[in-house]
Amino acid sequence: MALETLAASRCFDGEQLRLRHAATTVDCTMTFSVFLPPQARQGPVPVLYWLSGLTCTDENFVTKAGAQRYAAEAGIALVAADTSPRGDAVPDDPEGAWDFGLGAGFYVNATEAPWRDHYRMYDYVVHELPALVTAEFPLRDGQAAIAGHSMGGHGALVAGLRNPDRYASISAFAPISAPSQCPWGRKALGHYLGPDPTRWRAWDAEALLRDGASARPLLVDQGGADGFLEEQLMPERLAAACADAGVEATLRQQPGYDHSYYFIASFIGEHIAFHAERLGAA
Ligand SMILES: N[C@@H](CCC(=O)N[C@@H](CSC=O)C(=O)NCC(=O)O)C(=O)O
Repeated sequence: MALETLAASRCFDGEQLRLRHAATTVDCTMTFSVFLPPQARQGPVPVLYWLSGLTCTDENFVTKAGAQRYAAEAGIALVAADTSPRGDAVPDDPEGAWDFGLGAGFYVNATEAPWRDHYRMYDYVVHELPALVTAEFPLRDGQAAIAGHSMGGHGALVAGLRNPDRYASISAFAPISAPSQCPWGRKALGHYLGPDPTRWRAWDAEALLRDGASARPLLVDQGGADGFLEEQLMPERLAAACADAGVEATLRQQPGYDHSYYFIASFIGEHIAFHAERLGAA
């Protein structure tokens, strides 16, 4: 299947696209979204990759975050990925739970059966999708940043910490900061990577920082009224790991904000400005 355009709409004088393709890393058909700012009509622009959280598709960010206005002003393209492989052949949580399987790929490369055939979301979002969009759209090669929310915040932190050469900057909203330590992460990493926690370290932001990963400029916002804060997100572990590793990071708590896209919409402009400065955007 070639790249197929499912939808195209003018948006803030740019273009919001939804596309579908046959993805090789995850061995299934994948859907993703691209926003091209008006500046892309004049030539290649930098790009911000967005990774969403549990239960999301590429559409949650596109329809709820209100990011296009800021991306159009900054001259940055947005690429929003899906959160897992999809299709009838892709195994799901046996109990149909929403925190694992479909919609919950955790942006890792699974090593265990039956997950390893499709659940290779790290390779998909770090390698395959960027290669595809850079070939198909006016994006500046080598000028990329990455951001995400919750499970996608974990994905952005891990992708960014593992690939300082690929991403100029990293940001996250309410990321799962230490997946090896929380119920969502333990369940997912245990299934995708097997029960040995030492094999989870390469997929855990706190552990990567403690193991010496070189960091890029980092901005994290955490809502103070987030119902998942203490049990699942553990921002204090990220803060301690950054401090102990001597990594400069802007880690903010925003009082009164919950885990929703209302929180993301409230601060996405600041995140895009943060990335625009590091990307040297228009
Ligand atoms: N369906 C669940 C709630 C799931 C949820 O809150 N998902 C978040 C991400 S959580 C961490 O990765 C999300 O972004 N949801 C989509 C949205 O548009 O808000 C439940 O029933 O509790």
